[in-house]
Order: sequence, then structure tokens, then C-alpha cells
Amino acid sequence: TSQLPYPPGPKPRFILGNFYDIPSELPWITYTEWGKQYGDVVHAQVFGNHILIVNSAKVATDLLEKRARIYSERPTLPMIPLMGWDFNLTTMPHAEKWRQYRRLFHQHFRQDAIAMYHPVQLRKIHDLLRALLSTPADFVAHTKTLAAAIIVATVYGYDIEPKGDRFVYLAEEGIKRLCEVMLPGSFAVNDLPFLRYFPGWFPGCDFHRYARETSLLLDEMKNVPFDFVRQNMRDGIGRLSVLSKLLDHNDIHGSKEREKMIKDVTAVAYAAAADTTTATLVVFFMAMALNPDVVRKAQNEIDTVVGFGCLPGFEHRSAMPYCEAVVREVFRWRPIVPLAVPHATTEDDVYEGFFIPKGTTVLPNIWAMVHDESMYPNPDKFDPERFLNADGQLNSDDHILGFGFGRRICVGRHAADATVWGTIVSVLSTFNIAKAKDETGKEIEIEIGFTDGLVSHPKPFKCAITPRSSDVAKQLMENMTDM
Ligand code: HEM
Repeated sequence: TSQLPYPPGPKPRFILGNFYDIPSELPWITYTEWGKQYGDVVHAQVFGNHILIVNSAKVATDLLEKRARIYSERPTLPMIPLMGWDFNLTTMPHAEKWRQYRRLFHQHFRQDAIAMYHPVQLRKIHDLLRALLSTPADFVAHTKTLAAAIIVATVYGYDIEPKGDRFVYLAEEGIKRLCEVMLPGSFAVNDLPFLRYFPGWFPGCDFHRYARETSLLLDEMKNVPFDFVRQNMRDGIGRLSVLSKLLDHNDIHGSKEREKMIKDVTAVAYAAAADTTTATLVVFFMAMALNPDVVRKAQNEIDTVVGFGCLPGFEHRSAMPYCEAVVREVFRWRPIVPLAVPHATTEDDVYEGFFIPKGTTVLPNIWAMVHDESMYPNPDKFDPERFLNADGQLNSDDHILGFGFGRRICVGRHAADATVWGTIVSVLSTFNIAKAKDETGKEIEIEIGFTDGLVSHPKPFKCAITPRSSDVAKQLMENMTDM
């Protein structure tokens, strides 16, 4: 099979391969262009390491789903275990430990388990509405607090401090470091793994210090909420959380190994949930400010089904197809994990006559898939109607590509989807969202820009978020304070 050619792609140079072709900024855009030039599977190499870019949903299904046995590994980065981040399900090798962790995670985040978290999600979403009422210009910060508060309340069952929460600080710092390490070229030891055996004083081996610091920070991050909840469970704190269920089911004084697993699984939830949910909801605010028609249509539907001045609940979901289409379009229009999380192959493979070697890093280019003109005509337009039939009912396109593929598909997707839906309909039921205006009353244009990184956030922009009526504002302040 190795006589077969690699899939097409930019021509590699001697030794360096495509080192200089791999873009450091918004690589998913360049990879989409490569897709137009070379096809749905594109091959590149850097220092002899193979990279396969998957540019269509069909190929993603063929490889990452139908051949999941071969395509479910993650690339190895030596810095991850050195820092102590190897408890992270997201980057864990596709082996027995991953299976155990994923099973545990799935038990508490599968679709039929999520309804249990609806009350907590709505309580935090209502906090967001009050925050938007008092300081609407800080909508990004409020969204961030919402995402953090929901996942902490779901997993540990306690309410984070609005500012300066120790766990949130530790988790954010830990995630920042994980993202830094995952950037290609950030730490030489990732490309030259033998460096890990060199002492810290050796030139270029300062990564040992960074890794040690991170490891201490992560230990504290795992222990702070765990110890807090365990000590306070008798007083009812954290009683309904994922953690308390894990502890109940598995004996509070269970084996050390069991306890470690529970700490690991719960800590990963925050890492995977907070940033992704925030970015998705900020995309929603951007899309609404740019599309007043969509705001109006969604509000009409909410007013008809729920009633003006009343807040939606999950029981209204199936009766609001237009709002559902808005949610699907938010995930499609600007996918915030545009290259998913890289997969890797564990065996040599052949696809459509091309050779894909064992150990290839596979990048699912979600950006290219959701901008595929044959599936989504005029893909840059934010158009929920693309998910509706002529009769206004939802069509069958309910596969949210933004959650990834195969065995590695986002295990928190049902929780994320519920938070995103609940936030979108609650905000639209109470607020108008439009472009902000300057002192002269002229609309401030929104520049659609996105950051680099595994999770790509909208660049700062302004929008006007105003209560739909003074009654709604009053109700928000009065009626909802004890919801
Ligand atoms: C809007 C929010 C979210 C988006 C867009 C998102 C997206 C993704 C993507 C693209 C992947 C990689 C899939 C692949 O490798 O093919 C992933 C993995 C993962 N996500 Fe999410 N996610 C979100 C929210 C969440 C939440 C709320 C949780 C936890 C409660 C979560 C937990 C995870 C975990 C643990 C993995 C790793 C799965 C594995 O490697 O086996 N995510 N997510």
C-alpha cells in the first residue's frame, strides 16, 4: 500500500516538508482554499510528520465515523503528561482509560440525563438576564460568567463567586496553559520528544519548570471543589450535582483510584465546557446584531408560543421550530472549534486510492464543511431558514458538525445544546439586540473577526442590548429574583 500516492496537497520541501505553508493565522481558511485546489482530502507534512486535512462532511463520515477504529487516536504531545494534563479526556490516547472516563462522563451527560440540569441552567440564565439589564455593554463578561456558573453548578453543585472565584481562576489558568502548549511550535519538546530526558538547567529545557508549576496548579484545581463539596454534602451543598451522584454511587470512601477518576472527570468538564459555550453565545449576539429580521421572527414565535413577558422553558422547545433553526445556524455560521480537536491514525490506511500512514494527524476542517456551497448555499449569510421546510417545520439536517466526529464526538454536546438553546430563547424573549449607535446616532458597523486558537472567539464588537419593554425590565427585576 505504501506504493500508493499520498492524497494531493502543497508540494513539500526537502526535510522541512510544508513547514512554511502551514499558516499560523486562521489556518482553517487556508485549508478551505487548499480544499478547493486539491480536493476534500489534503495531505501535508512537517518534518516527516503527516497531516491529513478533511474538508467535507462526507469524508469525515467515511473516515472518522465508518473507520473509527483507526481514526480515533489523538496526536501525542509530550508536554501534556509533563504538565499533568493527561487526565484530560479530550487529549487522552484512545485506550482503556479513555473508554472508562468517557463511559463515566457519558452516564451523566447523555441526552436523557440532561433534563435533570434544566432547572440549574435556567436559574443561571435568569441571572444572565438580570446582568444584561444592569450592564448590557459587558455582555461578553456576563456570558463568560454564565458558562462557568452553569458547568460548576451542574458538576459540583455550588454557585461560583461572581468575581475572584478560586476554582474558576485555577481552571482558566490551567486551560490557558493547555492551549499554549497545543500551539504548534510552542515548546520544542513537543517536536523533539527526547528533550524530556534532559535536565531543566540544560539550554532550551526550561519547559520542566513550566510543567511543574502547571502540575501543582492542576492538582489544586481538582482538589478545591472536590474537597469543598465532599465536606459540605451533609448540609445539602452539591446534593444534585454530577459529583455527588458519582460519590453516592461509588461510596464516598471508595478506592484512591476511583476517587482520582472522579476528580479527573469532573475537572475536565469545566475545561471543555466554559470557553466553548461562551464563544458560541457571543457568536449568537453577533449574529443577532447583524440580522434584525431574525430577531423579529424569533421573537414573534416566542411571543406566540410562550407569551410576551413570559419566560420560555424547555417544555416550549418542540413548538418553536424557527428558534431551533436559529440555534442550528449559530452553530453552523461560525463554528468556534473550526478544526475540531485533531484526531490521529493508529494504522496505515487507503482512501480512494491514496495512502494514509499510521500516525497521521487528522484535522477535521469543520469550517470548510459548514461553508460547503453544495450543502449550504451562500454560506456566509446567517440564514436560519436553511434548516426549515417550506411549511416552516424543521428539515432533517439536525447533525451539528461543530461537535466533531465519531468516537471522539463532543461528549458534552447535549448539555451544551441545552445551555445554548435556553440562553438564546430567554435573551430573545426579553431583549432586543441591534447594532450599537455612536453619539451622533449612527450605527457602529460590526467587523466580523475571529481569534486564533483551538477555540476561536469573536473579536470584540459592540451591540445594543435593550429590554423589549419597560414592563419586561420591571418583571426581570421583581418577579425573577427568587427563580
Ligand atoms: C458549544 C459548546 C461546545 C462545542 C462547540 C464543543 C465542541 C467540541 C469538539 C469539536 C470536540 C472534539 C470532537 C472531535 O474530536 O471530533 C469536543 C470534544 C469534547 N467536548 Fe465539547 N464542545 C462544547 C461543549 C462541551 C461541554 C459543555 C462539555 C462538557 C460538559 C464538553 C466536553 C467535551 C469533551 C470531554 C470532549 C472530548 C471527547 C473525547 O476526546 O473523547 N464539550 N467538543
